[in-house]
Amino acid sequence: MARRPLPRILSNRGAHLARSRELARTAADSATDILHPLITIVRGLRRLASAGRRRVADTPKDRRGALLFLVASVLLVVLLLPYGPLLAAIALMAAAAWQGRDRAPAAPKGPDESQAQRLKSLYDALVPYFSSAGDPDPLYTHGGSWEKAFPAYEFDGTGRITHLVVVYPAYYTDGEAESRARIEHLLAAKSGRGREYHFAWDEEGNQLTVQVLAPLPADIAAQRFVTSPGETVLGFTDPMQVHRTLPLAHGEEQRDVPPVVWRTGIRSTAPHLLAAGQPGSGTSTLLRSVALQALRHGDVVIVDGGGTGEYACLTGRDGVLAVECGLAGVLESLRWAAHETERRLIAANRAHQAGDPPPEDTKRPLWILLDRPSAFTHLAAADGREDPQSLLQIPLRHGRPANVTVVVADQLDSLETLSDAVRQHTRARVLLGPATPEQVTAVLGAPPHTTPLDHVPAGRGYARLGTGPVHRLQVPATPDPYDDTTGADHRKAVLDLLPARSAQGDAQTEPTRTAPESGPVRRTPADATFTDKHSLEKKPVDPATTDRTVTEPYAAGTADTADTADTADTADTADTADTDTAPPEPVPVETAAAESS
Ligand SMILES: Nc1ncnc2c1ncn2[C@@H]1O[C@H](COP(=O)(O)OP(=O)(O)OP(=O)(O)O)[C@@H](O)[C@H]1O
Repeated sequence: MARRPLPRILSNRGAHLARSRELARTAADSATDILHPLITIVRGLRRLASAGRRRVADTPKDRRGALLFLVASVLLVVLLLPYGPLLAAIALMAAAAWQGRDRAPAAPKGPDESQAQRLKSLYDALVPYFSSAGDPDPLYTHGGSWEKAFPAYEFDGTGRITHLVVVYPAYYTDGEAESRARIEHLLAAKSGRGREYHFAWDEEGNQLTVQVLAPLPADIAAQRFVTSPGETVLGFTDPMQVHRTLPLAHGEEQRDVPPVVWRTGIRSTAPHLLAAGQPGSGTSTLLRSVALQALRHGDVVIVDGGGTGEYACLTGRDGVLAVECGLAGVLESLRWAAHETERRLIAANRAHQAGDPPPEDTKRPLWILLDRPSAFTHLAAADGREDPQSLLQIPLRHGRPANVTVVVADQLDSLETLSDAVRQHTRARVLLGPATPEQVTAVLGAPPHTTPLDHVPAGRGYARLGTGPVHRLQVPATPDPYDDTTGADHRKAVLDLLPARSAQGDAQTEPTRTAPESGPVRRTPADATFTDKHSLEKKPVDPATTDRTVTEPYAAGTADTADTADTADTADTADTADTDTAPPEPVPVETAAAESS
């Protein structure tokens, strides 16, 4: 039966309510303006009445009769006088108006002396940038006044600027990144270092709005986020660009925080992620957070190039297919992942050609998480073996229609060792830790609209999904529960999220922290259960089959191309086309690496 659309009032309830609320507020404001004199008089009458009551109460009982007599006499005289009642009413109203006047001290107009001094010094600092010799009516001149240049400003309790609107001449080159960066740097320095500023350039109105940003909450622990399958919370951001909020538990409290949600899977426009950062900036923590979320609906293969056993807590858990920290195991697992991607593509393609829905065993998301794969690239080169990154080509290029997601984390100064495929196909980007604006631009493909800080808490940085805006990001605290320095609350939060130990995992020994050279420590895809569960053939794939499987669904110009899962199931065809061509953004990362080294 066809579904009937909801009545508009129900489907659009939020907007409707907001409009009604706005109308009511406007009506109330207008009514208050019109009735203001009446309100003042009524307030004054109330004050006079209560003063009278107080007077009566304060008068000793034996003298109240005399007081009453005096009042009654005055009233009588007033009544007898010509125009007495009229004059008395006018006098009463005047007294009430006087008593009812607003006695709150008026807010001081304009800034105080120190604030004015701050604005003046900001103005003076901007003069060299915003003035031109040929300007007949300059807004900025040496010794000029700041009032016209700064139409709006706010200060905090310590006298530092929290909000400022700067008007600048139309000839200023506000479309050029360097010109903007110059002004932003200057304003941030003059308004107080150690805070983050958001800059909004209104090129049409020749106005720049500077806003001080509150620090992002750095104390949110890992937890079960309220998301749909295919959504991963990378962290939390400002409410300015993200209008959705997630209800989060914070100790006993509940609070709503705007998240950065990354969508993966068949319809994703940024199906793979690259996270970069200085050592200790929190990229492994981000990967652990992603893994815990991925395990709710999918399977995970982890490659740990850090060699410190930071993922040992995941070993042997349901859905964790492998935690590899040795070159041999890494190669085997990634080879399997490549074959599994191909198998899924073939199975889905056959189903499409037969007019069937995709088989169930192609739908469960498979995640390949690699922490510092560059470590294995060096090892493989020294050992004369295949670079593990070359095995990522197929999952990266064809992973999206096969529900295979790749997440790579590496240090800023190792980014140049990442393969072209990794750089081209990881369109979701995260940069954690301190970084220059150039590094942010190189990794994310766009500059941040905020001033990067020199000192940031672990897990703080920026995120950009495809060609979207750059978000400030704070990753939820998801520490290694086996680390002795982890606090009890955070350890419990992570342990609570770990899936149960699988039967095979129980049979394994306790995890040990192993250097990359020491070989695989956990289950590998070659294990029997693993093979049965995922119908993986252990024998190497026939090259002829491999060729066919890779080219079949993607071969340009073949008759089958139009039938592929990709074109049939994917809304974003531009992104689909990208599987064989380099996407325009984010940009390569050599510059970032060069900067940091
Ligand atoms: N989001 C976060 N919230 C709180 N603490 C964090 C966060 N991210 C990281 N940390 C802490 O910072 C430290 C370093 O984190 P992590 O190991 O994830 O960094 P890394 O970038 O992987 O460093 P390395 O490359 O040296 O391993 C750890 O003690 C970790 O608990």
